[in-house]
Amino acid sequence: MDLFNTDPESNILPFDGEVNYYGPVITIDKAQYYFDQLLQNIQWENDKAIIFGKLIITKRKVAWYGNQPFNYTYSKTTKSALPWTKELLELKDVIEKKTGETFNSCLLNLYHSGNEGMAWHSDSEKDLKTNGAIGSLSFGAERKFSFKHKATKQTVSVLLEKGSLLVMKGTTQTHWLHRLPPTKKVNRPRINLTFRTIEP
Ligand SMILES: O=C(O)CCC(=O)C(=O)O
Ligand SMILES: [Fe+2]
Repeated sequence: MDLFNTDPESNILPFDGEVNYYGPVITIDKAQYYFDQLLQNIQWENDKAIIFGKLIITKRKVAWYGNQPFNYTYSKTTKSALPWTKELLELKDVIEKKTGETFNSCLLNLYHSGNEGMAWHSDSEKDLKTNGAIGSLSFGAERKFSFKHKATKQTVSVLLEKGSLLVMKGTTQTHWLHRLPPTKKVNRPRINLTFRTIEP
């Protein structure tokens, strides 16, 4: 397990997809500034999901922003995108320049501590651009992020540092699941932004 591979040219997946870890792309001071701004200015809401027919309200908070009031449906619940904030537009610009990709929406997650995580899933909702890049920016507590191949069950993990950028693209979502495992080692909050392309 290579937790510190920060060569954006190198693919951390062995096959069937492409994931590039850029390491920190925002300075420590700016990362702290954005963490504070996002914590205050984002319209955070508890996530609702219908799992095995039961409505679950997660401890993790989420928000959904975009170029237009796109509807985004996941786990059978729908949210309408809010207009970009100043900070989100600045961050979108940073990662568009770094990656050469464009994004029109962003799903944000607030994990209050290591007790909160996200279960194995792939981001393949029907309105997401097929094989479109997803740019993931992390602030606050550092957390491990893992991939698992759907057929071979092989896993790959990476440590998401504060201010870091991870990009998933190509056939990654078709062949790999990913998750943010809960951990007892972290008791501070983390904010994650995943910039995406919606094709309504
Ligand atoms: O928190 C993370 O790093 C990942 C979040 C994620 O996978 C998602 O929002 O789809
Ligand atoms: Fe995801």
